[in-house]
This record gives sequence, structure tokens and C-alpha cells, in this order.
Amino acid sequence: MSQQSSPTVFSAGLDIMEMYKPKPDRVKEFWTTLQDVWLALYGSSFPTVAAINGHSPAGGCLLSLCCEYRIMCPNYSIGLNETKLGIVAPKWFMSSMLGAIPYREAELALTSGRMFSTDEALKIGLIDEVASDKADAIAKSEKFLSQFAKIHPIARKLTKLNLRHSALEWMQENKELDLNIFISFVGQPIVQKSLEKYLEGLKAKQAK
Ligand SMILES: CCCCC/C=C\CCCC/C=C/C(=O)SCCNC(=O)CCNC(=O)[C@H](O)C(C)(C)COP(=O)(O)OP(=O)(O)OC[C@H]1O[C@@H](n2cnc3c(N)ncnc32)[C@H](O)[C@@H]1OP(=O)(O)O
Repeated sequence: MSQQSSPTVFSAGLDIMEMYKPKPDRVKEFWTTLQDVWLALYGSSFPTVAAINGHSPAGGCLLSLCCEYRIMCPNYSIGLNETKLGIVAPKWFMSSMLGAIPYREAELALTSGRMFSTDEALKIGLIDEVASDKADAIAKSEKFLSQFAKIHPIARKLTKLNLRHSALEWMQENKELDLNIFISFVGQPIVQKSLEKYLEGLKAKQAK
């Protein structure tokens, strides 16, 4: 459950203003912080559940994909919509999605930057359950977690971390490479132009 300033947003994803005209003194910290959050959450030895009580685009969807189980409240949207911004979901965003939905669904979703409604997300397996509201999402999360009381904690932890091993190992070994790819990608004029257009679209939507 994320604690957010908007009651209808679980997480709006990465701050686009950090990628639009990125400041050289901030960009490294920005990206390595995201890598570290992913490593900590995707690689957590604890069982994790995302109670998604709001819209969850891109980085927001990624946060929920780090968890083993996703419960979402109705009438929100979720997905890795990066291509809609003219950017590309990094390899580890993609592998997080592939841990939840079949390759074919992921390919269609990622290439089109599709955002799914709560019901559509349930249908393709991007979320596991629908909750009627925030309290129900918390109750359902507790129910999911309680099943592990009967499972040996070391057996559960090693099983989870073995399943996630190759993605985690890739990141641990390639943090610097991934950072350099990010910096050179967002620095391209064509990418900056796309982000500018996307931000204008957000402002225009708000002005209506
Ligand atoms: C070849 C290999 C390449 C390797 C990869 C390299 C690099 C790229 C990877 C980068 C990965 C990126 C991940 C991301 O997370 S990108 C961010 C994606 N997020 C979005 O698209 C969200 C856009 N926002 C919305 O859809 C909506 O705002 C909403 C979250 C559904 C909320 O809607 P609503 O409540 O109606 O609020 P408003 O639309 O009116 O927005 C309020 C203000 O917030 C600003 N806003 C919203 N989201 C963001 C954001 N993510 N970053 C910065 N600002 C954001 C919006 O502009 C409004 O601002 P204002 O009040 O100042 O006008």
C-alpha cells in the first residue's frame, strides 16, 4: 500500500521532470536509487503484496510487479506505458512483467504501452485479485500473507530468491551499464522531444 498525496494514484511512476532536461548532478542518484529500490523489493526475502489503491502507470506498475501478489481496487489503471512516452521500459522492468504474465501478453502490452483497467488486468494475470476498497485490499493482503504461517520460512525464501535469481544477478552485475544506458538514452534529442510532448498532453488534459 503506498501512501500518496492523491487518493486516486497508487504511484504515477518516475518523476518525468527528472528525465526531461535531466540535471547531470541528479540523474545518477535518481536512477541508482530506483535500481536499489528494485533490488531491495524484488529481492526481498519476505513475502510481499501490493495493495493497489489507485492508478499505477510505469514505475508504479513496476513497484507492484516486485511483489509476489497484487490486489487492486476497481476502476483504476495499471501497466508499463513507457512507449506512450516515447521511452523504453528497461530490461528489468520487462523481466518483472514477465514474472507475472505470459510472454505474448507482455509483448503486446509493452510494445503498445497499454494501460489495463482493473478488470482487464485481472483477466491477463497482471493482478491476482480485485478488492472492493482499501480496507478489503488490506484484508485480502493479510489473508494472502497468512498462508505462509504454515510454510517453512527458509524453504519459502530460498524458493522465491531462486526463482528471481537471474534477474537479480543481472542487475547486481550490470548496475553501471544500466545507468549509462539510461543516461545516454534520455539524453537523446528525440527522446526529449517525446517527453516534452507527453508533458504537454498531461497539462492539456488537466486544463480541460
Ligand atoms: C534502449 C534501452 C532503453 C533503456 C531505458 C532508458 C530509459 C527510460 C526508462 C524510464 C522508465 C520510466 C518509468 C516511468 O515511470 S515514466 C512515468 C510514467 N508515468 C505516467 O505516464 C503517468 C502520467 N500521469 C498520469 O497518467 C496522471 O497524471 C495520473 C497519474 C493518472 C493522475 O491523474 P490525475 O489525478 O487526473 O492528475 P493529473 O493528470 O491532473 O496530474 C497532476 C499533476 O501531476 C503531474 N504528473 C503526473 N504524473 C507525473 C509524473 N510521472 N511525473 C511528473 N509529473 C507528473 C501532472 O503533469 C500534473 O502536474 P501539474 O499539477 O504541475 O500540472
